[in-house]
Amino acid sequence: MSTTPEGEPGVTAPGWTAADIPALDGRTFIVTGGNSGLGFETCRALAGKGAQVVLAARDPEKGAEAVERIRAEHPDATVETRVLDLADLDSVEVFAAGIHEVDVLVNNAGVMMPPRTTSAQGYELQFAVNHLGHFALTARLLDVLSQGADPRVVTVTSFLHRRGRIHFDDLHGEHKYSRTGYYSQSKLANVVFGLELHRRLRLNTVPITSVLAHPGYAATNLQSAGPTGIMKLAMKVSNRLAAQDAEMGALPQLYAAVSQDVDGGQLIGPDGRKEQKGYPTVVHPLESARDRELAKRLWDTSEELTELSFGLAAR
Ligand SMILES: NC(=O)c1ccc[n+]([C@@H]2O[C@H](COP(=O)([O-])OP(=O)(O)OC[C@H]3O[C@@H](n4cnc5c(N)ncnc54)[C@H](O)[C@@H]3O)[C@@H](O)[C@H]2O)c1
Repeated sequence: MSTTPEGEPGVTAPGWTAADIPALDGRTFIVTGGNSGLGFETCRALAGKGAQVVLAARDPEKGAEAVERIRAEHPDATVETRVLDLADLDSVEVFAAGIHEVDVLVNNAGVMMPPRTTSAQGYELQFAVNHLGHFALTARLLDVLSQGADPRVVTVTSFLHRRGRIHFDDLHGEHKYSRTGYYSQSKLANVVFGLELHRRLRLNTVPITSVLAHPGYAATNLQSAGPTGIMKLAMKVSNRLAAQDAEMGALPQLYAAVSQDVDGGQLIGPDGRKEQKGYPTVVHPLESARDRELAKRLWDTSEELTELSFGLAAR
C-alpha cells in the first residue's frame, strides 16, 4: 500500500480495474441489489471472471433481466437470481435459508432519501433496508460464510456517513424526519456495523474478513428511485455534471471483495474529502464511527429489532 506525504493511507491500487480481478472459478459471491447500478456492475465483473454469482433482487423480473444482460456478455457465466426484499425480515430469512454455500457477501443494496415510509416490520425504510436488512442477512449467513474460502463480508456505505448521527432517541424518525439525515444515519450504521463486525470476528477467532467500501459518487438509479420533486431534478443535473459511471463506482467494492491487499476493518473508496471519483483507496471513516460504546449500542439495538443474535462476544 502506498502512503501519502501526510502519512495517511493512499491510493492502494492506482489504475486498478475489473480487468485486474483474478480468476474466480469455484468461488461464490452474493450481491444484494444486484439488478441495478453498482450491484449490477459488481455481478457482471465477478461473473466475467468465472465466479458463481447469486444476484439478489427485490423484483424477480428485474433480477432475471439483469441475469440475461450478464449472460449476453458472458454466455458461460454462472449467475442466478434469487428474491430478497431487505425491507422485510421474513424475506431475508427465506433467502438465507436457501443459501448453503458462499464465500463473499456483498451488502450493496440501498435506498436513498425517499419520503418517510416504513418496512414490513414498521422500521424507517432507509435504516431498515440499508442497515437492519443487511445486519440480519449477515447474521443468518455467518455459519455458511465461515466455511467459505477467504470469506468476506463487504458492506457498502457512503461518504455521507460522515454527516450521520444515530438517533437512538428517534431511530425511525417518528418525531422529526429528514430524508438526508436518515440516509446518513443508515450509512453511518453501515460503517459502525462493519467495524464492529471486524472486531467481534477477530475476538471470537472467526476467519471471516469484514471490509467496508464506498463508491464516491456514481450515476445510478439511486438518485431517482428515492428522491422526489426538486431534489430529484437537482440530482439528475448533478449526475450529468459530476458523477462517474457505475462501472467505475463499483471498483472499491470489487477491490474489497477480491484483493489480497485488503485488511479487515478497512474502508475502501475514493478519498471523498478531495474527490468523489477514483480508484480504490484506503480512507478514514468518521472518527466517531470507531466509538466502542456507540457500536455496542447499535449492535444491541439491531439484534433486538431483528430478533437475531450473531452469538459473537464483544470485548
Ligand atoms: N451511486 C452513488 O453515488 C452512491 C454513493 C454512495 C453510496 N452508494 C451506495 O451504493 C449502494 C448501491 O447503490 P446504487 O448507487 O447502485 O443504486 P441503485 O438504485 O442503482 O441500486 C440499488 C439496489 O438496491 C436495491 N434495493 C432497494 N431497496 C431494496 C430492498 N428493499 N430489498 C432489496 N433490494 C433493494 C435496488 O432494487 C437496486 O438493485 C447503496 O448502498 C448506496 O447507498 C451509492
